[in-house]
Amino acid sequence: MKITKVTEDAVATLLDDLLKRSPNNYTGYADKVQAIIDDVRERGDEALFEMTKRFDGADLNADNIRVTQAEIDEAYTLVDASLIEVIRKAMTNIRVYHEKQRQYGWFDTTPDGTILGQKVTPLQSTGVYVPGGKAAYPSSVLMNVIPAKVAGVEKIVMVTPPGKDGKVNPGTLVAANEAGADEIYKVGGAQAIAALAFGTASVPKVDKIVGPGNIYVALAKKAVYGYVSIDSIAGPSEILVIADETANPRYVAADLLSQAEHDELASAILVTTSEKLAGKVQKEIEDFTQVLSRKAIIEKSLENYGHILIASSIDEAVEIANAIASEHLEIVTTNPFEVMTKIRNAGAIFIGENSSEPLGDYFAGPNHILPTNGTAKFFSPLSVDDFVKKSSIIYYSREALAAKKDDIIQFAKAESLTAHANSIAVRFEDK
Ligand SMILES: NC(=O)c1ccc[n+]([C@@H]2O[C@H](COP(=O)([O-])OP(=O)(O)OC[C@H]3O[C@@H](n4cnc5c(N)ncnc54)[C@H](O)[C@@H]3O)[C@@H](O)[C@H]2O)c1
Ligand SMILES: N[C@H](CO)Cc1c[nH]c[nH+]1
Repeated sequence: MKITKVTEDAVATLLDDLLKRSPNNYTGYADKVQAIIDDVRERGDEALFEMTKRFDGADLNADNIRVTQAEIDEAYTLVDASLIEVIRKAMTNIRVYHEKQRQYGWFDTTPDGTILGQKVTPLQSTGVYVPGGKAAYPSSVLMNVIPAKVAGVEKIVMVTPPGKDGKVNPGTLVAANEAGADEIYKVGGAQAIAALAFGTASVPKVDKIVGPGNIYVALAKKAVYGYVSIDSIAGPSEILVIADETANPRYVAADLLSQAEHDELASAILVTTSEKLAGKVQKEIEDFTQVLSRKAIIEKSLENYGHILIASSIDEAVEIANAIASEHLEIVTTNPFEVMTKIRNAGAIFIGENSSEPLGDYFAGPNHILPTNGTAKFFSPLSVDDFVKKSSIIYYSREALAAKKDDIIQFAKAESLTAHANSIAVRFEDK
């Protein structure tokens, strides 16, 4: 990994570099994704089957695209009982955390006879995307489905790519069954997003699509936004570590690599005030990479989007972190809680040397579906909020309306909207 001293130019180049990974900059891919979406919209299932053959190597048809109960039962025989226990423990933590996000309706009444309030209603149907190209993600099943369940979504439709054998990873199926997905379809990529957005003979249209995925998935979600709602752009993974001389270089290196292994487009950045630490982390990364199973992906991702920056102070490191707005941010300094208070932009913040990023990926409870590519400046982690909508409630008694009628009529006339004014006035005509 390159080591660079922080200068204005170095940071500008790095930001430019990182933005190359943004779905906004992938015009070549965007055209391809749009063609996939148009094809699914036009030819429905036929297009899904063809693309699943082309991109995933699996033969699908109307009889096998939906996962059956028999396949789920079979998955339970293939997954270690101890892993099922771990999945259940993680589910408990994720549920408890998301229960705290629940929002309830409220009503305010006043003595003059008005009631104002907000009604919270779960979405009727949601599509959840669970990635499955370069790795299997049972943990992303839990992170997608549990908040939807907590919110009370009626129908949760899960999509995930099949393997060449036309089957879904058994761990993914077990997690889906445990978490309570209602329907599961073996389709991935942009074609799966298009199917959920427009519906096909086999895959139902939903109201909202959530979940992470590779660049094809991220671009497809962006393209169908407006036909359906989406959560955020949760694309290729990212980590940024702020560390001072007290950090353990082996831990820092291991955590950076944990995200680099996701994807050639993943990014891993260390911003440190210590040149000594920078050199040690660089060496640890080289050593670890040689023995890690996803060496090829890691090398590509670090070559393109791996950086070690030397900052002159922790405040400068914080400034850089806020500008990058990383999906995951680790703070490994002498005063990590103080540093945390200065962070504006990050999907999830991990504090202190024991809070390694994979703790959040699997187990702690907060959602691991997080905004990427600088979108943490305006997007939030997936949460129960994503699965509800709100309606305003208004009630006025005759007396309350009488007291306000002249104000409302004046306002309506000022907008030259006489029908508006009339709808108030008509209620007070002399009989
Ligand atoms: N931000 C988050 O919260 C978060 C969480 C988990 C995973 N992730 C990211 O999700 C991604 C998972 O990626 P993945 O590839 O393993 O699985 P994926 O399911 O996202 O993508 C696989 C699908 O991509 C499509 N595809 C692949 N090559 C294609 C091509 N040349 N043309 C058209 N379509 C093509 C295929 O349809 C395939 O089924 C990674 O980038 C990982 O970092 C992000
Ligand atoms: N790190 C990913 C979010 O970018 C989530 C994940 C799932 N499994 C392992 N990690």
